[in-house]
Amino acid sequence: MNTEYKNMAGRLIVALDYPDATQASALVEQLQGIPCYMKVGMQLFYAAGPDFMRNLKARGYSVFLDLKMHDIPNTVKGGAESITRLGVDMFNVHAAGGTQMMQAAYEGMNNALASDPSLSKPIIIAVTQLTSTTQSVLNEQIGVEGNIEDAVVRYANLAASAGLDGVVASAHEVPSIGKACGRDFITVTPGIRPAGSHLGDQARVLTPGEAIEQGSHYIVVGRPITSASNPREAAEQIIKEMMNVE
Ligand SMILES: O=c1ccn([C@@H]2O[C@H](COP(=O)(O)O)[C@@H](O)[C@H]2O)c(=O)[nH]1
Repeated sequence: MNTEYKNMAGRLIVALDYPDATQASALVEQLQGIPCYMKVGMQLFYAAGPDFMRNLKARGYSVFLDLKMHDIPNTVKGGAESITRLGVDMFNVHAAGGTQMMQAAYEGMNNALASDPSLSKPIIIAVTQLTSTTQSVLNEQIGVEGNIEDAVVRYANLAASAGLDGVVASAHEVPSIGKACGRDFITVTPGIRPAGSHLGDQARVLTPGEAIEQGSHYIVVGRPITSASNPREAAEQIIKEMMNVE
């Protein structure tokens, strides 16, 4: 396996959005040997829980636990402590919870790290505006005025000032986030659709190659892989497209 392939595959986060461990494990089997990140979201975590996370870690995967915590600071602190104890590599909170809540996540993580030196520090990121949110939904339903990109950058600045490592945003907003928070501030971008694939409920979308071109550190891909007739081929095609970016 050459280094460029390994590096690019490590920037692909596969969303295991399945109702149970059996179906998720079947996909993991099909992708065996591809050194991608695996993402466990609410659907799978609520069904298969910590055991499934440990199983992924035992198989050698980097794991992103995508539970998007948004609660009072004390509760998020406790949640972050428990999540860190699972040994995950990345987890997230909603930036809309505010600075104190994001700092509480950091504190919870530090409590876990202090109590168990075998744990490594996970990346903590904040969700800015969901990639399914359109400009009109933001203004007319959520009640946030102004441009969606400005709202995303505002949240990114808030996350950076709270000491978090990065944000979840659409790849469209990555250059502006980089300008505001620095290029090392991690951008994790869902809303990725290979050319010609169904958008589904995603609104702010780019292709894998376009997202890498924009400077995304990680891209998140679910259905274009999980619903493909050959998921392994779909994942390999995405990595190839990522590698072809100059
Ligand atoms: O703004 C966000 C935050 C998280 N997600 C998650 O990413 C995947 C995307 O799945 P697709 O099937 O490729 O649409 C999914 O798990 C979401 O919960 C997001 O899409 N947007």
